[in-house]
Amino acid sequence: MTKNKPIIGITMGDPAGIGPEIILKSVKHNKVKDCNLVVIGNMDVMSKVKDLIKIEDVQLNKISQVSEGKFQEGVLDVLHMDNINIDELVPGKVQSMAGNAAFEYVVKAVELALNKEIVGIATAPLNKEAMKAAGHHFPGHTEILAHYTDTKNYAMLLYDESLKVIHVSTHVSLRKAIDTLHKDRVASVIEIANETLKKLGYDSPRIGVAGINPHAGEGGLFGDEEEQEIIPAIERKQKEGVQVEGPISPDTIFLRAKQGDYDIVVAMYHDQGHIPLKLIGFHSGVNVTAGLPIIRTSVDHGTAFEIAWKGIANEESMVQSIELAKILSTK
Ligand SMILES: NC(=O)c1ccc[n+]([C@@H]2O[C@H](COP(=O)([O-])OP(=O)(O)OC[C@H]3O[C@@H](n4cnc5c(N)ncnc54)[C@H](O)[C@@H]3O)[C@@H](O)[C@H]2O)c1
Ligand SMILES: O=C(O)[C@@H](O)[C@H](O)COP(=O)(O)O
Repeated sequence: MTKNKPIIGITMGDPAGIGPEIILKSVKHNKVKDCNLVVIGNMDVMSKVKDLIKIEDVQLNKISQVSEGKFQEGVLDVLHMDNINIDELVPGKVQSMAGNAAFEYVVKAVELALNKEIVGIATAPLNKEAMKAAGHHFPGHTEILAHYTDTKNYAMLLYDESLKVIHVSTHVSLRKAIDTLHKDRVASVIEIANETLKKLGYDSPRIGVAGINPHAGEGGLFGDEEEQEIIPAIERKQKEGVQVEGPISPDTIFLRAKQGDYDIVVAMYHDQGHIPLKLIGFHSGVNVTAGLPIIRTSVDHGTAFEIAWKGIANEESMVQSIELAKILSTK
């Protein structure tokens, strides 16, 4: 690594989860060698996990600001935040101390990104229960990032080479996702999908929109959300020149996208989009918060408490997240 490469901030995630391990393992991958990495986390945790899982060819460098980073091959700079008592931290357990720390790493990363000290953020997973136990009532990173960047129009996009999915709703109950489905939001997510894929090099992205009901409502036989909310949004965006079609049966749209009919699918709720993506690309998938004024990518998996600090976590999604943050930072 050298000083003139883009600096990506990696938040350490929940200290009791697999975040520290997947970060340490990612550093050695060729795909991340074009970036300078700064971990926004806790030095005691990074050191302890490094020793436990026996990563010997990475040296940790404790810093208190990004400008102190060494950015050298074999050295991982850790912007230390003093929010963990290492003697009290238990791996694989929901703890408010850890939930609070994970939250603080994200808030700090937003500050650094807004100040342009880093070009983007790649996040390791946080645990929502632990964050709530610490008194931070955000459903996830997405909402924290939107809040601290004062962004109203954003959407969760799951990215894999073979399938891309963007969501109309995410961290809400299925009932609320249906009750709040609205044409303006559907149109806005189609727009965010279009803009984001253009940034990624698609001249005129082909967007497929899923229905919310079986068979996309089958002409009103199985619900009228398609007619009331989804079709008007699609027609509005078509008139504006966006290459978008639908609503398409949710049970086949993902297969069609994977086969090449669409560059991205607009899913109506969290699991509609997450299940196909995680089925085919759990380890290679990346979560992107599209629509923010800063770049944010993330692993698409969680804290995996049951395998924390054991040295068996797969780091591929972390590597892909760093790489995608770097690519987005050059667009
Ligand atoms: N980006 C994020 O911050 C993020 C993403 C998803 C879930 N979460 C949170 O993580 C917590 C746990 O969620 P969950 O249990 O539903 O999902 P999870 O992804 O943590 O675990 C699901 C399964 O996948 C395995 N797994 C996950 N990541 C792995 C990896 N890198 N290598 C090997 N195996 C891996 C786990 O051991 C488990 O069997 C929850 O609080 C959830 O909200 C956070
Ligand atoms: O399940 C997923 O992968 C996401 O919905 C997950 O909850 C992460 O969300 P954010 O923390 O990125 O908002």
